[in-house]
Amino acid sequence: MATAVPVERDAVAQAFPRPAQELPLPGAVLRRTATAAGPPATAVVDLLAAGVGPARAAASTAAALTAAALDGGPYDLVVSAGIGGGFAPGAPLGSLVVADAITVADLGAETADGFLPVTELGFGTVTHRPPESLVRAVAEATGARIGTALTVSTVTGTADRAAALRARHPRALAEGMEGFGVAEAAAAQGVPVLEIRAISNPVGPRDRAAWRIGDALAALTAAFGKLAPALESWKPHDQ
Ligand SMILES: O=C(O)c1cccc(C(=O)CC[C@H]2O[C@@H](n3cnc4c(=O)[nH]cnc43)[C@H](O)[C@@H]2O)c1
Repeated sequence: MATAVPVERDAVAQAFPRPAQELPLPGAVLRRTATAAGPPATAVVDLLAAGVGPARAAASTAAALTAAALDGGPYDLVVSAGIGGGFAPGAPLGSLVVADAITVADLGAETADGFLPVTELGFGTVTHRPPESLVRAVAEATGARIGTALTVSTVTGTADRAAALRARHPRALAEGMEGFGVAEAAAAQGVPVLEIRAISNPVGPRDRAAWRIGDALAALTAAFGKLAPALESWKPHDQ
């Protein structure tokens, strides 16, 4: 489970009552815990404060994935989780979004005719798709709304930018800064990925007074409390 900052990691950790063990890695520190159910359903859960932004999140997630694989216990799933901006009216403050598409919104080239995604320049990828069955199970368990989660390197701060993103990505519900980086790291090692965002602020004109970070962190804790059974029962071949 990769969040950006420790306060998000700790909000997720509250949903896992077992004490966490700290595991330092080169470039990252894991907190290892487990789901509450007893054996055989218990699942090991590694929590990682992976850093802010797609590059740092990708680097930390790659370190954790590589360490797990070399240790003989590769991950079945990587989850990118945190607070995020919400596109109105689909994703109001305090709501939860689970991504069926994790899309990088600003990786490409600006041209006189508008933005060209990197795929139209002939390389890379701009979208990762989480397993459909898992997205549905998480939405059913938590009440999360299903849609595209955009990853940006610059937080949207104007109505014009929000409108441009909405025009290019009509299914966008959430905006964050890490999901695509985490997904790239997971995809490089063939591991499925999920992104869950609790909405702390609207995507649009900058208004720090409108942030509801406490409510979003509480929504994150509540979501992870409800989705442990969905994660435990999901098998990678259910995709
Ligand atoms: O200074 C601002 O106007 C501003 C507005 C929203 C978020 C920030 C951050 O520095 C938080 C970045 C952090 O939180 C996630 N996050 C939360 N809301 C958003 C958003 O609207 N757009 C993108 N990222 C958001 C993000 O994943 C980072 O981890 C500053």
